[in-house]
Amino acid sequence: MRVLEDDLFPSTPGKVKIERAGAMNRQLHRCFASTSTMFLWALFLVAMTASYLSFQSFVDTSSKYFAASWGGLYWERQIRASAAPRRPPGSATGAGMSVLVTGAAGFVGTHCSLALRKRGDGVVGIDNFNSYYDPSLKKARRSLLASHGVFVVEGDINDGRLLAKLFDVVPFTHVLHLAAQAGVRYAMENPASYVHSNIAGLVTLLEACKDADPQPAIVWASSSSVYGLNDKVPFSERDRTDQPASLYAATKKAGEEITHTYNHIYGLSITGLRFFTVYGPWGRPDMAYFSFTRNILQGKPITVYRGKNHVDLARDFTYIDDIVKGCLGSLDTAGKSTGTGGKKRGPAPYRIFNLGNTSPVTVPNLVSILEKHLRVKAKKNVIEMPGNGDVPFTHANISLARQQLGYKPTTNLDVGLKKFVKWYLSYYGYTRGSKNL
Ligand SMILES: O=C(O)[C@H]1O[C@H](OP(=O)(O)OP(=O)(O)OC[C@H]2O[C@@H](n3ccc(=O)[nH]c3=O)[C@H](O)[C@@H]2O)[C@H](O)[C@@H](O)[C@@H]1O
Repeated sequence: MRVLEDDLFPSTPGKVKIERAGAMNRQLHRCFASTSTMFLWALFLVAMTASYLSFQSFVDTSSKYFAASWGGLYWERQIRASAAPRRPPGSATGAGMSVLVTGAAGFVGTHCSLALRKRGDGVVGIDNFNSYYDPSLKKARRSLLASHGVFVVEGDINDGRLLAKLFDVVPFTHVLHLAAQAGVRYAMENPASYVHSNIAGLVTLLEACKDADPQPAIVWASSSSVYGLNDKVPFSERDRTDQPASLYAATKKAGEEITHTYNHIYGLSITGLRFFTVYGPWGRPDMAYFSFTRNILQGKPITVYRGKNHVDLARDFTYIDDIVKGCLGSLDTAGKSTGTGGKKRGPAPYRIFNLGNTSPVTVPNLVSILEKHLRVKAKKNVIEMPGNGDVPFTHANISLARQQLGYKPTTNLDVGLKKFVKWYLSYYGYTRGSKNL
């Protein structure tokens, strides 16, 4: 410090005052100069940082926009063509609907889209092709749909801009909302994905529907799991549903309440369908009948859960074709939404139906049927059901659906699994009588 002071203030007496004063002036001047330089530099840095940040956010927003796999005139033309009903004019079944099917590359979504298309309705699908299970199966379903003239948009129901655009391009008469994070036990591994799809995604979709003009009627997939720990059988729509056993069930129950709100405030026509363990060709690999088939064919063991006191678990397994009839019956009988411009103009229908088979089968029985159709014995590990969100049994009362939708399931588990096994063997390239079977 001393050295520095001596350097700055030479010690010659007499000169000191003047020189010191001059030096001080120079010093002050230098100091000011360096402070203002620093200030300018700081200002410059702040300006640079701000412009960098705003550039980044511009890049983010625009990359979202430009990287989007949707939009453009060709895309809109595809959407319009896919949404156009193709029933002959004057047809007994009316003019035909334009249905937006969410989760169209999913199991139930694919079957419903095909059935709608085959009878002449217009269908546009949306699916995010997530990797909850093998996306190549979803892509194969999309190819199947494309070969029947059904276009599936790759996008997420959480994307409000995309949904608004779709409603801009097509005045959909109906929305069949099947996109969801499914699976009961996976909710313990990835709870956020259930909130993302089944709650946030649902609200985004309902917002788009309530803003649309005309508002569509909505039919959507709830779940038998909402009955949770209810032990009054068979499960009727009037039974309590306030004891969910899994987060999955809780999000589906929340969906029933959320849709009720949109029905009440905005006049959206709502039909919620409680599906009971749907199975069949093009099914979901995460479900027991599917993963059991895979393991049995690969010679791997399967885990069979058992309830308390060695009681077998049971499900009201429902074949996909029966579910499709229930979904189409719901679309056909859904009353109109009443709102316009986000305002309710009158009361709109709010309905909930069980879509089950009404004949529960135990899980060991399911395994025996699979063994018969696969002609291979399963290696079974029987363990007590872990506390993973499972319920011991499900059993649907379907009188309401029968009465109001004409719903009448016709396929028992034996026949349904036979069809599933036939599809499985052909899809995964097994040949009967060959070495691999
Ligand atoms: O109907 C429903 O509400 C639900 O049906 C199925 O859920 P779940 O009935 O649990 O169907 P699976 O996962 O195929 O299980 C069927 C039965 O097999 C049992 N299981 C499952 C997996 C396993 O490794 N071992 C086993 O014994 C389960 O405990 C259950 O009793 C679907 O996965 C849900 O998305 C749907 O909402």
